[in-house]
Amino acid sequence: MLRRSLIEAWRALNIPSPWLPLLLLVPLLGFFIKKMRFRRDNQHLPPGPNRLPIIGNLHQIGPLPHKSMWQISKKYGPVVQLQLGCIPTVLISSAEAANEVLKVHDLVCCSRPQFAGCRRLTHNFKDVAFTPYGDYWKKMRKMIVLEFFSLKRVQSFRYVREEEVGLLINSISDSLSSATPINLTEKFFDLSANITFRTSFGFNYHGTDFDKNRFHEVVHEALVVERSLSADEYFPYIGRLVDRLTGYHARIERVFLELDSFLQHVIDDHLKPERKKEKEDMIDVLLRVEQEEAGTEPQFTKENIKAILLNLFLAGADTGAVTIDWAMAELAKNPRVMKKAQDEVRKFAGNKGKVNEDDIEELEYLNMVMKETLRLHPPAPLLLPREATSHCKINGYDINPKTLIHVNVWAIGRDPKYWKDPEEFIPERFEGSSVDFKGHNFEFLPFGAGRRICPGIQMAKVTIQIALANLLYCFDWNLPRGMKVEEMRMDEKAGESLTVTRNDPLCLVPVKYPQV
Ligand code: HEM
Repeated sequence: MLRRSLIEAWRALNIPSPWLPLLLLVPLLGFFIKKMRFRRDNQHLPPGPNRLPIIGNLHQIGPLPHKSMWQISKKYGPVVQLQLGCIPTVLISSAEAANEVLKVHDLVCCSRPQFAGCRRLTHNFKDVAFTPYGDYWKKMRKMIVLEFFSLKRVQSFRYVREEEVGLLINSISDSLSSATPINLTEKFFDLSANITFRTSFGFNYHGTDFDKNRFHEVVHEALVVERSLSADEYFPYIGRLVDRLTGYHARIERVFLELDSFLQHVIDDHLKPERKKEKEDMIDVLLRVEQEEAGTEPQFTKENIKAILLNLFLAGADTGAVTIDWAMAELAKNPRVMKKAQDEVRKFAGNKGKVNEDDIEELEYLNMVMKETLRLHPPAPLLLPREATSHCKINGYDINPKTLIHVNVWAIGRDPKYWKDPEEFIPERFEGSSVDFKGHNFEFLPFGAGRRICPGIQMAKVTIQIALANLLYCFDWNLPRGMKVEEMRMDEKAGESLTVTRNDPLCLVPVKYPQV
């Protein structure tokens, strides 16, 4: 009966036959939309500020997103829901809520959003850090943990770190006579880049065609591309036009081509039969994996090698340098802490002339200085973005699939609920405490936690410690003439990069310690 009247209605309306099924779908679609809305209305979503049409809460995120998000969280609580353009986003800013995201519901919350910039740089997510959760990620993560981050492998690169720190100390010593301030920020970036280059590619980056300043820029650009979202992601369709007008795609393409041609060049060099292989670097390892994996699915190709290399050297080159920079800045601003750390390392190393990696485990106060630096200045204040793959509840609130999740470890590290005098640089707070950054203490998460925790912790730790130990052992450090400790600024650089650096380059005057 119903069918007949529908056919009659169709005939009366003279609608071409292919449209009939579609017409029938309309009420069905309406029913589902209503059902979905009913579900949303019945959900207990996290609180959050009012949204503007189209842009949602985008206007409330300033140039230092972790700070804007902290302000919002102070008002609305530790789990906040925002709408960034069309992207539902949840902010997490308490240790308890972080525990739920990164431990209790880690499996549901450990994917990554698929943003266009990352997609391009990683050859369509053939990397580890930005690839969504799944079998491919599990396989690659297992491979890099085994091949690159085992204790044995980290120790095998010890000679690289010690040599490069030695070169840094020599280069500082060479400029002592002028008694002018040295730009340490630049030197720390060079140190970190050299270590990363030698462990990844087998050679020092000064020996490449890359102009030093250009290399610094490309790394920065790549980190910006990794963090930033295209307008198309916030506003589908219309955003594509905006991206064309702002040159967003051209920017991604420029960085991609520059890095890709560099990586292709170093891979080709490794494949030359005349190449002398002294120690296995990361490209050698990846080329070996390519051979071992030949014939298996999914194929492991040069694109995978490039994407993984990119992860390793972008993660390694910048984060280490940023941490050493913040640590030295805090020490210069806190002469009491500087003296105590110097006394420890000088007492321990005596007249040895340098500190080596066997010594650093004994330097307890230095370890506390590093922890305190990472508490106040985690290089990735919002970790890497995560995405929920299915529904879950965090602190009793509904989190829907495809929600972007930012864990604000910067805010958690400054919360007076967990830290006494949180804005003060007091390494002693870690004395006799078991709180560590290995992902078990949710009030202190500079390396994240759960399945996606940073696999480079040990490598980062020894690099930072060996550099700091020698800088403190070999020199006393003065502020530039006329500058008082209170005048030293610790502002963060507003920018789009994944890592947060100091706004001003760190310039200090070194004075040789007589015993060295
Ligand atoms: C101070 C130094 C470093 C800091 C603070 C740091 C921090 C982080 C953070 C916060 C994440 C995201 C964790 C999450 O989503 O929960 C991460 C991921 C990662 N880090 Fe590090 N990192 C550092 C050094 C390194 C180094 C030296 C390497 C390698 C050479 C490295 C390789 C990676 C990789 C491959 C990932 C992605 C892991 C995944 O998604 O499975 N990191 N790191």
